[in-house]
Amino acid sequence: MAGGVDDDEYGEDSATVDQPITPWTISVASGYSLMRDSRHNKGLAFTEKERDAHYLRGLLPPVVLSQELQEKKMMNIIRQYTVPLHRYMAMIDLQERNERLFYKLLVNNVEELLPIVYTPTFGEACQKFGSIFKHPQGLYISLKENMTIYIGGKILEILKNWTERTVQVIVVTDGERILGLGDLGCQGMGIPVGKLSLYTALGGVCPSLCLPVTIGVGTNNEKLLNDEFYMGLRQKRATGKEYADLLQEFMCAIKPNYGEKILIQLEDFANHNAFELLARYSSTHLFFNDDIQGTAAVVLAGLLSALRLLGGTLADHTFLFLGAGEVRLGRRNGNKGTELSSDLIALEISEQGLIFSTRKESLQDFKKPWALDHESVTELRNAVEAIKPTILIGTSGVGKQFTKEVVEAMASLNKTRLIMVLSNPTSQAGCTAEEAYTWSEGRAIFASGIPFDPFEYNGKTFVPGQANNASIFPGFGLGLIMSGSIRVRDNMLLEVSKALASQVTEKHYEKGMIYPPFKDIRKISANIAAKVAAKAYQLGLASHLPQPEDLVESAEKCMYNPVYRCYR
Ligand SMILES: NC(=O)C1=CN([C@@H]2O[C@H](COP(=O)(O)OP(=O)(O)OC[C@H]3O[C@@H](n4cnc5c(N)ncnc54)[C@H](OP(=O)(O)O)[C@@H]3O)[C@@H](O)[C@H]2O)C=CC1
Ligand SMILES: CC(=O)C(=O)O
Ligand SMILES: [Mg+2]
Repeated sequence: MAGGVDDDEYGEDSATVDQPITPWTISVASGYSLMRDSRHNKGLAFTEKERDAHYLRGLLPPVVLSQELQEKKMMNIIRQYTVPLHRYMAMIDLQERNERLFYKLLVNNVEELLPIVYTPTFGEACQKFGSIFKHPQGLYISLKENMTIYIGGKILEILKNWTERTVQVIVVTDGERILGLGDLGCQGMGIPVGKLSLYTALGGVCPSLCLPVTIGVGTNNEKLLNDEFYMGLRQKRATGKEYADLLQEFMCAIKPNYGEKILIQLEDFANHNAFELLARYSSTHLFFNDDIQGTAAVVLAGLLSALRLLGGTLADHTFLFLGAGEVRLGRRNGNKGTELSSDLIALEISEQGLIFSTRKESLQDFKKPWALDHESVTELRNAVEAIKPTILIGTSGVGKQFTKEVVEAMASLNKTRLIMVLSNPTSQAGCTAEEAYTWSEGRAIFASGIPFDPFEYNGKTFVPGQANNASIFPGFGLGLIMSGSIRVRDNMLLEVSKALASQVTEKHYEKGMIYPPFKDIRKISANIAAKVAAKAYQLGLASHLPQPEDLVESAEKCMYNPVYRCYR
């Protein structure tokens, strides 16, 4: 629903031309301060009446523009920048100046702007965060001085400094594994900010309900430690008890501030912490690790959908993963007993991983079940030749590992093969779309974490699908929020995979796509949200009662609509 609907659950969008509202809630904003308030600013779209009523006369040139014309003008400006990072900075400026116009642009031009505000460009923004930082866009909670300052609810106090009292979703990172770019310390803030802008644009969650957080525990990135402009703690990463205590304090402060149903999404933690935190907090909080659970759901959706082109069932296929981290190992949320206890993908198939048992002794515990008795191979190409996978998935976070030889080996049996390169950003992708289609002589079905343009090979245009958790988490979160769910369960993720796969049509398959395009994402998110909510009601985890009759309609209705409100 690119245009959104006329009203929403939070009352944010309930105004119409006939029923204006006041542009403030707590303090009165008027005149210059109204124009500096990004949540309420309309720029040249303030009407004559609003200019009179809110002391704006003289602060704006005479013309009154419609929001549509403002959108057209901004898109023209953004398109003039040829460097993606400059486009990113223009978008962030807009977000800080006029939030509704920012989201209008993003909702209506999602395929064009997603690569800017999201992957790959937001990765580059994190790398250069020190020089592009202008305003804090979220909360920094850092291990300053020593832990004692946190005792007695210091983090609780920090949370109260945030501009909004009501928050429904927090995306938090500790900056240790930012995309495939490694440890970026507190510069990882670009990730929660970007992810939350997708919560709003793609999933319709009101921006005022979203809180980006970066936990600062230091960095092991020597370059940053030696950079005089680095903004984070200038120390090596805290580990062990010191790290765990800070996280515990943070988790304990959240519910007293925002209530039981606050959704906490972990993003880009290194896997040695990510799995442990998921196991620890998924039974006490509404807790979701996007890299582990969201990505597993998006991969499974792609696999289910790809069967239409590959044939057979999942169990008929042989999978080879390069990389055995968060993405590869899928979901594990510690809900033992009532829940499924193995990798999400393995719920559908009987799978053995390719972590050789010769390495078993040195493996982290959670990887051991996936060790396979196989003679050790050191080259991916040799592994492809030995295992003969029908599906090859790259999740190592290291770029260009799917070489010509690897792709040719995949395609050598003259059959359709699926190649997924999940690692982000572009520099870390296993191969490009062009390489996959050319080297496989058009036999590869290709999907990637970052967007690639369509590619013509032998007279046929192939459109790569984007295998990115962004197709999942905004709708997933919306479903949890709209149902008032108090916990995340694995079978919610299974529902989501099926819901996403079901959105792929014959027209998409004809172009080689195994994911639906992002231009339809709000509709897709509403469907995903409805499935998640239905599961939450079925499992007795939903607290917003009674259950709406039509959950898709309900999801669409509570989506944030970025059209301007009229002020009385
Ligand atoms: N498309 C999407 O939606 C998503 C994409 N990603 C991307 O996936 C990538 C990996 O993320 P994640 O799984 O969280 O990272 P992890 O660090 O958890 O896992 C990386 C894995 O790759 C292995 N590895 C590292 N270097 C090599 C190498 N040279 N050859 C083979 N294997 C190697 C590591 O080995 P070892 O086991 O020895 O440590 C580890 O198992 C990142 O680029 C990230 O951006 C992440 C989430 C979502
Ligand atoms: C997409 C994403 O979450 C990642 O690359 O980490
Ligand atoms: Mg991530």
